[in-house]
Amino acid sequence: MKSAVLVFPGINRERDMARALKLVSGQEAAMVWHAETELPKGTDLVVVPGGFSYGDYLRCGAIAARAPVMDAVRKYAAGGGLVLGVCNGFQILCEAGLLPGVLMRNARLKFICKDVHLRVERSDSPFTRGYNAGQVIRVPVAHGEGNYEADEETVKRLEGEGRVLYRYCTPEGVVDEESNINGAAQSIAGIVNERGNVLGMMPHPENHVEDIMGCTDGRGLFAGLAAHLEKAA
Ligand SMILES: NC(=O)CC[C@H](N)C(=O)O
Repeated sequence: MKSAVLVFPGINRERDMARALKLVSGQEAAMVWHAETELPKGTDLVVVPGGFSYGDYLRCGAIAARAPVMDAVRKYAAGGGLVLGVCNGFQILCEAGLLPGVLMRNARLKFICKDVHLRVERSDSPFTRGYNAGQVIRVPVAHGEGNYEADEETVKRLEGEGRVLYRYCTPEGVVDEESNINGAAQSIAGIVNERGNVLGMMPHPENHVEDIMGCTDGRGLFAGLAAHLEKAA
């Protein structure tokens, strides 16, 4: 699995991400600076990591979404290439128009940094095939603007087309108001685009991949991608 991890000024999760990718795939990820206009040849997966690109000015991800490298990512995604955006990466993908909707301030207007539970809604996507449908995983979140919103029609479409892949839930897998940590529409934690090759999610699977982290529930996402790409090759 040849991954490319994008790096913007203010991003701080790129090394965690590269480490997780190496751990699961055995291959070193390429780090790609935001000013680049092309992705490395043969890239199997583009990852937009988390952090605070441009100090979260204007709106999280709004400035990074206009970086030169994003034109290359748009082209790559249009060709069916896999793109994963985590946290600030999710925000950047929405701001870049690669995913619908927007991430607004958390409902209680506080930065949230803790472990949460997610229900994996389906297992037939490259981004979830490392899990079973309905499985509950524990992963951390760390964000101030994770409250996913879109117009009613868009949310209805996301649901109708099965494009919500991860949803906040209780440890038992129940989706309720309390487990919806940031007030997101339909407790949405992660969605894919229409074609299913671009995923954005607020939680950080890359931070739960080794025993030393206290949990390895995030590993399935990367293992699933690696398995998907292996089969496709
Ligand atoms: N960990 C992150 O990527 C944080 C994203 C963004 N800076 C926010 O606070 O919402």
